[in-house]
Amino acid sequence: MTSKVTFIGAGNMASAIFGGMIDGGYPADAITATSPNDDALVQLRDRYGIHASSDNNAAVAEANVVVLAVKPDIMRDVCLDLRDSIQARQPLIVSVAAGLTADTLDEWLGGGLPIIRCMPNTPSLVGAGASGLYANPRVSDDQRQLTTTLLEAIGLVEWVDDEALLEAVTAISGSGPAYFFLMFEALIEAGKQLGLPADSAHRLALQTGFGAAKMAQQSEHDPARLKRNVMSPGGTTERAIHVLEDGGLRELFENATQACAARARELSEEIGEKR
Ligand SMILES: NC(=O)C1=CN([C@@H]2O[C@H](COP(=O)(O)OP(=O)(O)OC[C@H]3O[C@@H](n4cnc5c(N)ncnc54)[C@H](OP(=O)(O)O)[C@@H]3O)[C@@H](O)[C@H]2O)C=CC1
Ligand SMILES: O=C(O)[C@@H]1CCC=N1
Repeated sequence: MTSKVTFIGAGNMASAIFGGMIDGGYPADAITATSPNDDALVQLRDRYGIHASSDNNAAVAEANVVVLAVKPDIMRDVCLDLRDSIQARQPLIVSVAAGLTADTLDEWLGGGLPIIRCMPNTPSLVGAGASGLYANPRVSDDQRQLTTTLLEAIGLVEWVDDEALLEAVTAISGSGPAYFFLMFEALIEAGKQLGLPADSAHRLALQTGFGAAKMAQQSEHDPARLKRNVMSPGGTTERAIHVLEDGGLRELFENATQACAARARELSEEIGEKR
């Protein structure tokens, strides 16, 4: 039987997930999403053909899976309001909110629930996302499998056994798209400085990033070997790579990801203190 999935909040992340599910053949009739905004409700019905409601409690009444997809700062109020309905139903809870631990969500929802935390990223909006997932001990193997299937609709899924590792996932893939966008900005600017028209530099830089990622995914060789393959001895790439290595690019990435993971921990603690 198809699981009924309800999304609380129908913004960027939620619409990426249910949009991907529908594109992958999941029946729209088994999906409900909620929004406080009347125009958004009309759009959800017209564009996706899913059920739409402004009543969070009514929307979870028959759900097997409830995806919490509102911003972290309003999550506490949303969960407290849903507590009785969730306890009556005991569905699988999947949260995409950054920084809120499974224990915190469980406490707000009344306790004893199977909870999966997910850290997605924005390329999910184009079906090329990467999500890190953690399940608390109450989640069954079937629920893990179901969640893998749902989230594979928007890209790659990686499970972690230790919830704290979601901070590392945030540092690599959650925030990671921004590192590559920065690299594109820098390459485009460099191309312009070397005399290329801006639109040519833009197209060449983006296609090169796309091609390198696609090649690395499809190749039997690791990125270090693929890099060496581009570096003809005494050639042009070797010069450029030496400049990047001597300039400390590896250390910069190490420091940046450490700072990111530390901030993820801090945010989690800040939210915890406000409880
Ligand atoms: N953006 C990113 O890169 C990432 C985001 N996330 C997480 O995803 C979650 C959602 O983020 P995102 O999709 O970007 O945010 P959005 O603002 O796009 O979506 C949140 C939605 O929740 C709706 N909403 C507000 N109040 C309620 C309510 N009481 N009941 C139901 N819906 C409500 C909002 O409606 P309205 O706008 O009308 O108020 C809005 O459409 C966040 O918790 C964030 O931490 C996780 C990883 C990466
Ligand atoms: O920057 C942030 O805090 C969020 C979490 C991951 C991506 N964006």
